[in-house]
Amino acid sequence: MEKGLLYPVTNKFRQDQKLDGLWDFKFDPSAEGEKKGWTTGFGDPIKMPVPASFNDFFTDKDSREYTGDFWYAKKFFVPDYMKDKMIELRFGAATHRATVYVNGQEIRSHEGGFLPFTADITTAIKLGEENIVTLKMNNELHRDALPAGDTAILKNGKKMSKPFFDFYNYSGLNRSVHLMAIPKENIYDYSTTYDVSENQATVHYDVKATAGSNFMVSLADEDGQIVATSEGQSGDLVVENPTLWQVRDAYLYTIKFELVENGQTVDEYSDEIGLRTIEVKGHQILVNHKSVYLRGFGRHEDSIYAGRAFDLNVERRDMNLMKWIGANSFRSSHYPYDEQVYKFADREGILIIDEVPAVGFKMAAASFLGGLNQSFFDGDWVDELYKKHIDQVKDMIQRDKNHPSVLAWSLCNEPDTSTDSAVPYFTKLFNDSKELDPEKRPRTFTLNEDDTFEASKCLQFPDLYLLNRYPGWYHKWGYEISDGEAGLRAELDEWKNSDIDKPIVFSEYGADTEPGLHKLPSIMWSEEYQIELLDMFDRVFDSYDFVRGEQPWNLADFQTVEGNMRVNGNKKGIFTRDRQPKAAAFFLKKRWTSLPLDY
Ligand SMILES: CCCN1C[C@@H](O)[C@H](O)[C@@H](C(=O)O)C1
Repeated sequence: MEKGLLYPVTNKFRQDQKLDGLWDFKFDPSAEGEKKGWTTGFGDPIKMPVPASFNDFFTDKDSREYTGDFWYAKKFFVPDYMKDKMIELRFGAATHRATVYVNGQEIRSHEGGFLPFTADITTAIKLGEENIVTLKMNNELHRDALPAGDTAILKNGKKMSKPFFDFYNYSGLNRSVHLMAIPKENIYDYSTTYDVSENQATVHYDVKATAGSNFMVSLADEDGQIVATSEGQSGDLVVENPTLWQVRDAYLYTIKFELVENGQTVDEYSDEIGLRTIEVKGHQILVNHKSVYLRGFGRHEDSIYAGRAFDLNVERRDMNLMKWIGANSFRSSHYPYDEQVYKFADREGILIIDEVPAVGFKMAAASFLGGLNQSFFDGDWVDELYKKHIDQVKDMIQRDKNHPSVLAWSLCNEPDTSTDSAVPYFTKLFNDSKELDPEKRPRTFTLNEDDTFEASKCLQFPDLYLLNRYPGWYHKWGYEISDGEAGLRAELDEWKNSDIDKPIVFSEYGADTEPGLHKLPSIMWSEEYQIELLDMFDRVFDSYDFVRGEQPWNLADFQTVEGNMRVNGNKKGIFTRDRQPKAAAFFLKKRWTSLPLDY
């Protein structure tokens, strides 16, 4: 678990410099980079954009599909005036694992390709001179790592990723790298919880520093007016007549922490927060004590050219598409997204189900994936897997806990929950994650088609249920969709007649749709069929009051592995991969903009 994951800022005491741009890049198929001295740089490099996945830049298949070790290198300068600071490098995402060297000195390693980590390089850098950072990275998939998969060795000796999941194994430095100069005694974490009412809100804060416990704390409104102050390592900021953070009507205050030593401020950290509460009560999801009906999407960080890289332009477009269509939420399927996505959602009043990359923990649902034909949790890899799983749950919550947009934590996507061996795994996971979020937001995981009300042995764990259901596509498809509807209703009747008293959100449903394919009457893959399927699901949702959300799969088309069930990727998008609407977008817009917020 990382000690602190505060987002980098520049202020009187801190400096943040992004090292984005072209880095030196080189494949290392024989894994001999260290032996060849690449820790201090290497010759004949490929100039590689950062942040970006390396895959789609190449014109040859061996490079696009490359699996194994690869290296990045970048020279950087640290001016003399930083001599009294702690110098750190912060990597937003190195997918899937990395070892960091500075001037040839090994600094640290990190496992997990969707969460940040920092490297303290204070003793490795040369002040007033040029330095070099190199990373040895690796993108192999394994059953004891997140996301789960295998790495095959082909007869020609080349390695090949075999994901147990349906998104392309885009790899590289997918998010920005920051060079940070911060005080040697510094603020490294904070958390907030809230009590809100019509005319008063209280922010309960807790702040952590490497030394000292003397803090000045203030809260300012959007006009910069101080509305509350406090002091000490923990305390309350009471706001009279607050403007609460509401769904699709956001308001952000700025909280500021000052670390004070001998009457002098020695460090400062400010962040934007939203005054709101999240609760699950019976079948209801409540924001500020008011029921909310989720409408939105499963998404992917995915776009042409840069693959899984965070792209501010794409995110701006996606947020506008979600506002246009009347969405109020999304799931960060199937991994935590770049922090800037959560900042966008904070500002737009959009709720996020934040998901850790625990995906592929079951016989892959789609036959073209290289999944397993046994219970995933019977494997001899489970102990090692669990260590990485809980570590990434801790880092996800540590990183994202202060965002008002975060509604819930998805601790797994479609795990195998219908076998006895799943129960001890999830018992431990839910026990070990219980205290991680100061706000105690709901924890959940998505339930696959096989993990029905009848079959799943793990329904006791989630605080709300996320159902992934594909009648009309993976079964009972085409003209048989009426049987699909009947089956869906039969399952929901079981939920209805049970004593389960928790909300159900449909977190996946949909149909692959080729944009521009029209057929009257409809046929699968046509835009008409996608609407027919969505309309069927909406009829069912509207028949059960404990269905408290609908998030069709997916916001946009996205890249997957090659396969006889994929036409250059997954086409279940409501929008195309270049973010243009299919007919279904107008169908959903009509439905979602006519629903009241708390429908
Ligand atoms: C049936 C498996 C659930 N779901 C996972 C998601 O990652 C896939 O893209 C989606 C699909 O196959 O379209 C199915």
